Amino acid sequence: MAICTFYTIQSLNSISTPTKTHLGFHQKQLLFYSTSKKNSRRESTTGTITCSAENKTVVIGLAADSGCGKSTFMRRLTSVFGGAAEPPKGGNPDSNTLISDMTTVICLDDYHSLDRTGRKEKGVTALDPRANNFDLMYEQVKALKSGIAVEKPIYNHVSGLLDPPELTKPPKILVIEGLHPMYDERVRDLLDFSIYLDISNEVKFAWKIQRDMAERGHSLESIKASIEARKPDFDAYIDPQKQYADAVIEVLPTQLIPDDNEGKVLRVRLIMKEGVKYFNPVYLFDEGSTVSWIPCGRKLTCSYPGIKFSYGPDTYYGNEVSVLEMDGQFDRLDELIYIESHLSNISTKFYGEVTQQMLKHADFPGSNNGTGLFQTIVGLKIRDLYEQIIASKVGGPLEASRA
Ligand SMILES: Nc1ncnc2c1ncn2[C@@H]1O[C@H](COP(=O)(O)OP(=O)(O)OP(=O)(O)O)[C@@H](O)[C@H]1O
Ligand SMILES: O=C(CO)[C@H](O)[C@H](O)COP(=O)(O)O
Repeated sequence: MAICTFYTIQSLNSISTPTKTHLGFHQKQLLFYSTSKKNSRRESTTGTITCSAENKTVVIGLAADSGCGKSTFMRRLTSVFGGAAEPPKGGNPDSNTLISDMTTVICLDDYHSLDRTGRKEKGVTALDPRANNFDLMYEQVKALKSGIAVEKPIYNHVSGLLDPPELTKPPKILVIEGLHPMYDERVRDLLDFSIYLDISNEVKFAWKIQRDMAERGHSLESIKASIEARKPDFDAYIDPQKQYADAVIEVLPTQLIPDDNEGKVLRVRLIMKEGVKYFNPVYLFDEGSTVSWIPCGRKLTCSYPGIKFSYGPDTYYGNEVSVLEMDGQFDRLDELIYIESHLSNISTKFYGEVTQQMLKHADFPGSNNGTGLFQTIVGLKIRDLYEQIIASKVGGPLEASRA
């Protein structure tokens, strides 16, 4: 006998106490309904969910400040699973959700409880927990993880207003990306794997200038002012989440050019927690050893300032970790196969898959350095984690709730 837990979603802001039901293995469908209050009009949705081990939603958290490469990472991740990620068909054109065959990426900005005017009036930033509804975030992520569709709010980045909600169905893989996926302990506990993109201030500044000045017409002063205004809340509420992440991609200025302040050549560190279920850290040459490797020479073309890899064990916020580091940038992406062939535990399905993914998205930011390389590898590790979780459930007892 299998146990499924399901919820009656009564309104945007409340969910009923979970009801437990016992299902035989042959009986896989549950009736669910949700009602939500929209514009003072009560609406209801009915439907069925499939409550089976194979259809379990795996939940991934991706945390980073705004403009730190979350969208780029998501594009790499969804590409690993195949198929293009698109906004919900026929829905709000300003929806922040991206759906592909295997994945749904939801943006946690949708859980802002204060709109742009509200934040201004109260004098709080979007990074402040008081501007976000963590109760609803928890209830809805929990429901989706249990295989139940929800009416998720939408924060409209164009108007700065909270738009009517959109129906979000449970996918195979749910990615919650944004400022606070690991801030609330209840939400954190729902994550099967978590990633933090840790972009140093110097690099963040360089990327912001590139995007907001070149592409959005902002002035240098306004970019500086916006970074400074966010910094206290970033330090208080966003940055501390990295201690909980299973993998951190840290992006720093290069050490290969003395006193570099251009921020173009990057030193990127992939910090991988040891002992995480279904996740075996990547290693270079020899697992657990400390290795320094300059691969430039006959097999890899390197112009100034060259490329340096390092690998070894370390501790990070009191946890044992393995760290793989790449400083410098590739001249020729097709030669990446040489680097790939020296890395182990990269969870590829065939020889050269990392290189193939990188070549496929050569135009994405970071494809010539460790940001693109490590994002691609983490994408492959997530595919592997997903497949292991599903494999572990098949044939086992049916459990729809992991609360
Ligand atoms: N790996 C990278 N190397 C160089 N520049 C990058 C990299 N990743 C992102 N950028 C720069 O940062 C900008 C923002 O990237 P992206 O849209 O992926 O971030 P985001 O976190 O999703 O941003 P937002 O939350 O503001 O939508 C890009 O337009 C690009 O200029
Ligand atoms: O940090 C952010 C996104 O990650 C935004 O600043 C936040 O969502 C507020 O949005 P807006 O800039 O539209 O007022």
